Amino acid sequence: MSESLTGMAPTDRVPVEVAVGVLVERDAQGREGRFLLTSRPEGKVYAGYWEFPGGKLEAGETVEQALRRELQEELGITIGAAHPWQELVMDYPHARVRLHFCKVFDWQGEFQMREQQTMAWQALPVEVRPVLPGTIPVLDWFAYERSHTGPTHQA
Ligand SMILES: Nc1nc2c([nH]c(=O)n2[C@@H]2O[C@H](COP(=O)(O)OP(=O)(O)OP(=O)(O)O)[C@@H](O)[C@H]2O)c(=O)[nH]1
Repeated sequence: MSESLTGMAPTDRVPVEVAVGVLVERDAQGREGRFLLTSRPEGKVYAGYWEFPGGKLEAGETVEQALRRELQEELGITIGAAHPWQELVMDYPHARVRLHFCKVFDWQGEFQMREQQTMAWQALPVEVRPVLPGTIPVLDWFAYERSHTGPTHQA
């Protein structure tokens, strides 16, 4: 919506807080490997785009609580500790969101696609496409951590 209709510049919008889980496999030496992406379900904005699983905080929830609930609801897994990693504010036409990315190394339970989404364990460069705009910076952070050069995903 344009500024004249809302009376607010895009950057004045109060961000919606979103907890995002970056599930990462680790080997016996603790080295990080593949990470989990899920596709956004039909009926949501950006349906079919690949992202890290998560969702909006409900009233009174911490990021970790919201993440635990969302991953239970969406994927049927129970996560262990959520390690705060990065934060990012994204301005979309539909919303301004503050994404709280947490790494998760431990979880229990079988993965169930409870929202008819699809999941894929990925490495760099990511093979699934398209990826959500808010996912691209995360791939850059992984590239930095892993000394990966070249593209991180397909345009
Ligand atoms: N889950 C998730 N959301 C992201 C990522 N990157 C990103 O920009 N977003 C944005 O953050 C917001 C999360 O909302 P959502 O629709 O997934 O959350 P939700 O499950 O609580 O939605 P609901 O309102 O349908 O219940 C969306 O605007 C989405 O576009 C990401 O990597 N993971």
